[in-house]
Amino acid sequence: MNAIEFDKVTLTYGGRRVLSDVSFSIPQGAFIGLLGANGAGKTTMLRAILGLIKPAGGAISVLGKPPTRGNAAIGYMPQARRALGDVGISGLDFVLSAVGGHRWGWPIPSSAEKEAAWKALEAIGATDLARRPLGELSGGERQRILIAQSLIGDPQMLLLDEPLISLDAAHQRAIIELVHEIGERLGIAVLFCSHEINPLLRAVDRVLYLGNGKAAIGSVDEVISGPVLSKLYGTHINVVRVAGRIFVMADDVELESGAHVHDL
Ligand SMILES: Nc1ncnc2c1ncn2[C@@H]1O[C@H](COP(=O)(O)OP(=O)(O)OP(=O)(O)O)[C@@H](O)[C@H]1O
Repeated sequence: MNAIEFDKVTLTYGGRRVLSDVSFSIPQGAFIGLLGANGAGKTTMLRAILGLIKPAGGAISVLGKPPTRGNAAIGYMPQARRALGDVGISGLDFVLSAVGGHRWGWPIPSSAEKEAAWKALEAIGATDLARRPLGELSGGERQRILIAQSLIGDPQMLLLDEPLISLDAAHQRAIIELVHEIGERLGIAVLFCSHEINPLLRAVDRVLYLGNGKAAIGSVDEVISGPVLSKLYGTHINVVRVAGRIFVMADDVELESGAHVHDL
C-alpha cells in the first residue's frame, strides 16, 4: 500500500488554484523532500493530506483511505512560526499537549501519556529540554520539540513543514540525519518540506517539486534538471551545480520574490 496517493488533485483557496491536476504516489518507507519556492503550495498540500482542506478536484488517498481530520496515523510538524504560542510552557508539556490535549499539565497526564511523551523526546534527542520553557530555547531546540510532538502515538507517516527554518548548516544536517534515521527505523514515509534543496540532496530518496501549480516527482537528478523545471514553469530554467550545490535560475520568472536566482 502506498503512504500517499494524489490522483489529478486540484487545491484551491476561494476559487484561486494553488495546485492543478497533480498526480503522484509515495510508497511507505520513502524519505521525500517536498520542495518549491515560497508560496508554491507545500503547506497547502500538507493541509490536504491532513484532511484540513478538501480538493476542488481529484482524489487523495492516505494509507489507503480518504484524508480525515485528526488522523492519528499521521505525525505532523507545523511550521515553527505558526505552532509555538505558549512560550512559557515546558518542552514536555508542549509534547504532552499532542497526547491528550493537555494544557499546562492539565488534566494530569497518565503514566502512559508521560511515557509516550518521553519516548518521543528521546527519539529526537531532546530529553534535556523537557523541563525548559519553550521561550528560552534556541531555534534548533524548538524544532526538536516540535518534531518530538509529531512522533507521538507511533505515527505511520511524518509530515514535517520546514523543519530546517532558522537552523545553521550543522543543525540542519543533525535534524535531517535524525529524521532520516527515525523514518528508517519505523519504516514509515517522511514528507520533509523545505524551500532549500541543498541540505537535503544526499538524504532524500526522491523529491516532489512544486512550481507553477504543478508537481514533478523523481530522483534529485531526474527532477532538478533544466528540461523538467522548464516544462513545469513553462519558461526556460537553468540548473547549475557549483561545488556540490544546486542553483536554479530562471530567465524571466521570479522563483522567489525579489530574486531571479533561487538558491534551492
Ligand atoms: N488560508 C489561505 N487562504 C488563502 N490563500 C492562502 C491560504 N494559505 C495559503 N494561501 C496561498 O496559497 C499559496 C500557497 O501557499 P502555501 O503556504 O501552501 O505555500 P508554501 O509552498 O508552503 O510556501 P512557504 O515556503 O512560504 O511556506 C500562496 O499563494 C498563499 O498566499
